[in-house]
Amino acid sequence: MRRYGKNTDEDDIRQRPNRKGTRPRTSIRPKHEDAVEGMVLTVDRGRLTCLVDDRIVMAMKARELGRKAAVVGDRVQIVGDLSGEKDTLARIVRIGERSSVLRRTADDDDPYERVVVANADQLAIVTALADPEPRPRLIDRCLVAAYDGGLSPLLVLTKSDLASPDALLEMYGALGVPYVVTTRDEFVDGVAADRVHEHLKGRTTAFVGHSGVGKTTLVNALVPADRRRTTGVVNAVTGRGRHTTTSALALPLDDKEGGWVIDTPGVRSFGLHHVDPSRVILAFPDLVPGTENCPRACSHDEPDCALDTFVAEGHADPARLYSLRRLLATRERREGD
Ligand SMILES: Nc1nc2c(ncn2[C@@H]2O[C@H](COP(=O)(O)OP(=O)(O)OP(=O)(O)O)[C@@H](O)[C@H]2O)c(=O)[nH]1
Ligand SMILES: [Zn+2]
Repeated sequence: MRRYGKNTDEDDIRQRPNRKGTRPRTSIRPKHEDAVEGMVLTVDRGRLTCLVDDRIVMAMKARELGRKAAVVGDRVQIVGDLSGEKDTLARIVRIGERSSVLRRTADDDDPYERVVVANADQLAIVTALADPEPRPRLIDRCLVAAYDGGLSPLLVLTKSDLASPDALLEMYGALGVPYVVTTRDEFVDGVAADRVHEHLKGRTTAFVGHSGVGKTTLVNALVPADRRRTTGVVNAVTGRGRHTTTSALALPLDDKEGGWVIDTPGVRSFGLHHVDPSRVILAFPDLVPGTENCPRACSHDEPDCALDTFVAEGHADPARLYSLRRLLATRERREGD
């Protein structure tokens, strides 16, 4: 059961979309005509590191924004001192509409689901093939979070020097999720990074993965230390050249083809309580026509669901329906998720 307290810090806590579409939007405020657009790169205790043109500007949220929090990846309007000089602090006066949202789950320290990354178009789910063992249920939950939040998933299977990817690839074959397999030696000559990079060009990709799967190794290979320094991101945040907050961190890929890597150190699982099956099924366009005869608000995982007949009549591959139901079944949280 979700609780909505009075003193939550944002209005991004998951709510069902308002049917009438009357959810309040940030209104245009003519008094900020001079505002400049920036992108939020990381957040640390109310201080937001933003990229404005090619400058790093520290900012905080203007009071007028109320409870709505700006998160990594947000396109924001900023006013005030935009010089990027030391000890300056600008103000974020508007948060742009988001094309996608990645939410992390509520946990013991914080009972609310929150948006942690905005506007990413891809979710890279990093899983080791061994050490630690792959956790298909966790992968499935990541896939649901991606489909629900409007991101396209990418499976990155690491440590293929320790175990074969065949079993996992067979399991995810019916889903048609793009994947990359990497192995230890390839990190030395850069081949692994190049192969992953092929999928990242010009896109904003949030990386998630359980501790120990090799996410840091991969992100470091994709974004070398010197490029981190050129942006000044890391130093601007901690002053120590190390990213120590639990916030996500946006790192630029090379200038030539562009794109961003968003590392998410704190995101281990996602709250899926309010996932709407009708949004998940959009990732299964071959099954969508079969839902026409479903009962109202069908969960697609119940006896009257019309998809069984649809598949039995040969209109779609049973493996696809099986995969859809497997994903939908992960919405209920279990021990270890
Ligand atoms: N055998 C093998 N080991 C790897 C590979 N990639 C990374 N590792 C090792 O796996 C361990 C964990 O790698 P990290 O990159 O720190 O993993 P992480 O997912 O960032 O883990 P945390 O830092 O705990 O969040 C390290 O000892 C790496 O050297 C690989 O392809 N093969
Ligand atoms: Zn149904």
